[in-house]
Amino acid sequence: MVAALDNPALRGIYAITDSHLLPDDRSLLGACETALEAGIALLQYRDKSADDALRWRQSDALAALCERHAVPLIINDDLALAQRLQQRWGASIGLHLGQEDARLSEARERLGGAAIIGATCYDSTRLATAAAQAGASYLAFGRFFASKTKPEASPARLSVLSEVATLGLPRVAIGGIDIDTAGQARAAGAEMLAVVHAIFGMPDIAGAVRALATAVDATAAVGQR
Ligand SMILES: Cc1ncc(COP(=O)(O)OP(=O)(O)O)c(N)n1
Ligand SMILES: Cc1ncsc1CCOP(=O)(O)O
Ligand SMILES: [Mg+2]
Repeated sequence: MVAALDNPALRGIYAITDSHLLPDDRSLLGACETALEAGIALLQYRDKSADDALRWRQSDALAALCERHAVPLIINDDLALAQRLQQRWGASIGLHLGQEDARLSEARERLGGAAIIGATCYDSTRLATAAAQAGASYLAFGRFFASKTKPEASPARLSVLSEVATLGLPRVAIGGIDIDTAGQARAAGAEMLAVVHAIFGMPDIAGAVRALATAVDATAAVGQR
C-alpha cells in the first residue's frame, strides 16, 4: 500500500459537495465534472438528506465520474452507502467520519485496508491520536475560519496542525478555506484543503479550483512532519 503521506490523492484540493448549492443531479454532476477537470485531488459527497434513493443515485453517478478522472470519491457519514458503492466501484470509494458518526475501527474492518477513511478531529491532538490508532487515512481539523456552509462548527486553532505532525498522516484543513485563507492553512501544515463554498458557491468553479491549487503549491507547509 502507498504510505498515506506519499499518496497524491491526499494532497491538494479536496472538494466537498453541498446539496443547497447543487440542488439537483444536473447541477451536482456538472459542477463536480468541472472541479475534477480543473484538478481536485479528492471529492466528498456530503448530503444530509434522509432520501436514500437520491443518495444512492447521486453517489453512484459521482463514482463513475470520479473513476474517469482517477480521483477517489469519499462518502460523508454513511458507512452502509460507502460499502455498497465499494462493492460496485472498488477501492476508489472512501468514507469520512465525524465524532458523532460510525466508529472508525468498524469502518476500517468493513471497508478494508485500502479504503481512504478520514476522521474529524476538530483541534484535538487526543482525537487525532485515537483516529490514527483506529486506522484513519487522513486527519481533518477545523473549522479554522468563518464557514458559510457550517457556521455552527466549533472554531479551531491553526497550531493543532503542527502539534499532530508526528502522527505521520495527511492533515486536512476545513472551514472557511478560500483564496484569502488557503495560504495560512497550508503554511500551518495542512497537506490538503477541504472546501465547499469557495468552490461550489463560485460562478467560475474551474477558476476557483485552479486558484486554490496555486495557493497550495505556492505556500510551503511550515508545520512539517
Ligand atoms: C474533510 C472533512 N472534514 C471534516 C468534516 C466534518 O465531518 P463531521 O464532523 O462529521 O460533520 P458533517 O460533515 O457530517 O456535518 C467533513 N465532512 N469532511
Ligand atoms: C463540514 C464542515 N465541517 C467543519 S466546517 C465544514 C464546512 C466547510 O465548508 P466551507 O468550505 O464552505 O466553509
Ligand atoms: Mg459527519
